[in-house]
Amino acid sequence: MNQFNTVIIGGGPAGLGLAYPLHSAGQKVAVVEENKWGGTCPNRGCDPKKVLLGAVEAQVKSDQLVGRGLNQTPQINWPQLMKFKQTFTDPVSDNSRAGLVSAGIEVFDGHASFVDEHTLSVGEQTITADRFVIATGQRPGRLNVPGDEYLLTSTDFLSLPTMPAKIAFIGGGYIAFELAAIAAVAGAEVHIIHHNERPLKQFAQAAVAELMNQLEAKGVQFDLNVETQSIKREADQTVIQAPNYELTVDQAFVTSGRVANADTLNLAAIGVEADRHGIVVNDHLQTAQPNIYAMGDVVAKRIPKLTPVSGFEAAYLSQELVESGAAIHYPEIPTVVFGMPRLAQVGISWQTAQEQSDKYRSQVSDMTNWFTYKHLNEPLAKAWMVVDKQTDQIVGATVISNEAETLVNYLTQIINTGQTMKQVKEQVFLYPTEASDLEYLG
Ligand SMILES: Cc1cc2nc3c(=O)[nH]c(=O)nc-3n(C[C@H](O)[C@H](O)[C@H](O)COP(=O)(O)OP(=O)(O)OC[C@H]3O[C@@H](n4cnc5c(N)ncnc54)[C@H](O)[C@@H]3O)c2cc1C
Ligand SMILES: NC(=O)c1ccc[n+]([C@@H]2O[C@H](COP(=O)([O-])OP(=O)(O)OC[C@H]3O[C@@H](n4cnc5c(N)ncnc54)[C@H](O)[C@@H]3O)[C@@H](O)[C@H]2O)c1
Repeated sequence: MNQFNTVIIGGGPAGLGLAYPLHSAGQKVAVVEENKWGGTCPNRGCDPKKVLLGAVEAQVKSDQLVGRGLNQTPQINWPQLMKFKQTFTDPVSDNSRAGLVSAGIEVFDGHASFVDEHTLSVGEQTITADRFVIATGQRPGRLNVPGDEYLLTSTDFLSLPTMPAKIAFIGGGYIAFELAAIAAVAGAEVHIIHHNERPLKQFAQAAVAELMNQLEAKGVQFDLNVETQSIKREADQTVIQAPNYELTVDQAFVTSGRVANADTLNLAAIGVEADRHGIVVNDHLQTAQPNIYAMGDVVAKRIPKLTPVSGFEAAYLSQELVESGAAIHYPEIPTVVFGMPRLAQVGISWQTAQEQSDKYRSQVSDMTNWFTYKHLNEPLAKAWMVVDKQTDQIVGATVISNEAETLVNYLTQIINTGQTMKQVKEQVFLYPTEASDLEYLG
């Protein structure tokens, strides 16, 4: 009964993205999920965060126009916003599972663990398959210091019934910056505690400094070079302790990175290798065990671990597992911190452009006073562009503004299609929009 062509472990964006096309190609497919069907992004990641951010963004944008056509700043009603968020998150798991079942894809609820390279145990059940695809994603990492158990996670933040008066995030990455922006605008006193001087180290340093200034103006405090050593819970408050540092807050959240769900699969039994970044695969997403593949966040890779990357890998494997073909080739992957404002980047980094100035031309444009941004009274809009000197092609960009992701989406397409600045200038875009500014960049 429980014999399949392909069994996918993990019912997130990667797993679901592969299950349907393999089933359509005539394979007998099963998906195993131990938690909420749909995975991190729609249940406890991108989507709930974006719903909360929607109200926050509306508040900030209104605030910018108070005295310029608006009379007052609307206030965030957190319990009401949380209820609105639940209208998105509550149906996800049942709907995702039901979608698979109605398509004729077998589903198993429970924790999957390998018995051997063709056998999986899921609770009391045993499943055998020709091939397995591991798509188990990541979970919040821990600090592993005394009192670590008192720290909440991003999952807890996204379901907070009320916004605490004072909170801290330990670890200054994507999640801390995004959730801090939400919490600060919702009225909390917010600290981001980071262990060195470079939060958001994947992004251009100058741009991160600008984002930090903007968040500081919204009340976020950055406590840098703080190496947390212990946590205490006293009188309903959390005390964070480090050398020469102590902070008492109502709630503290660990945001110091995410850990691949590779260590719970009994990989040792099947000779599949994993390092601290996740499961090691070749350029066909195949592990050291030829019939076992991995995709999505659980994979050890240098590119950002994002929902569209999981989708891209699922689409690749849906071809690869039906008819063996070419190695996976990723396009330029854009990435964004949905803070207030947003910080987005794509392609060759600003840092690389500075180091290789013989090869790249770099240009900073302060767009704050450009009409696109000024008519909304935005506090800051800036673009750092990188152009290949020899070809005149745009090869990299970092943008900060309330709409940075829009410009970076256009620039991603421009970079991936190898357009030159001249070709960009030859196109006609709608005015006044972010796109109509493209001709002035680079
Ligand atoms: C707070 C937050 C905000 C984010 N915001 C964004 C964003 O704005 N944009 C973006 O692109 N990305 C964002 N991400 C990242 C995005 O959520 C992930 O890249 C995406 O969900 C990865 O998909 P996946 O299918 O690889 O893994 P997941 O979505 O994590 O799915 C893996 C599934 O496998 C299950 N599983 C794990 N182990 C087992 C096991 N042994 N047996 C059975 N099932 C198992 C898990 O329960 C999970 O459901 C965010 C993440 C977080 C945490
Ligand atoms: N907008 C988006 O696309 C988005 C949003 C949220 C999350 N994500 C995904 O989730 C992943 C995880 O996000 P994240 O923010 O948890 O991790 P991250 O890796 O982006 O940031 C964690 C930060 O914590 C720091 N840190 C580590 N240990 C620490 C300690 N003991 N004390 C203080 N600081 C410490 C690290 O130096 C790092 O800068 C991202 O890399 C991304 O793939 C994406």
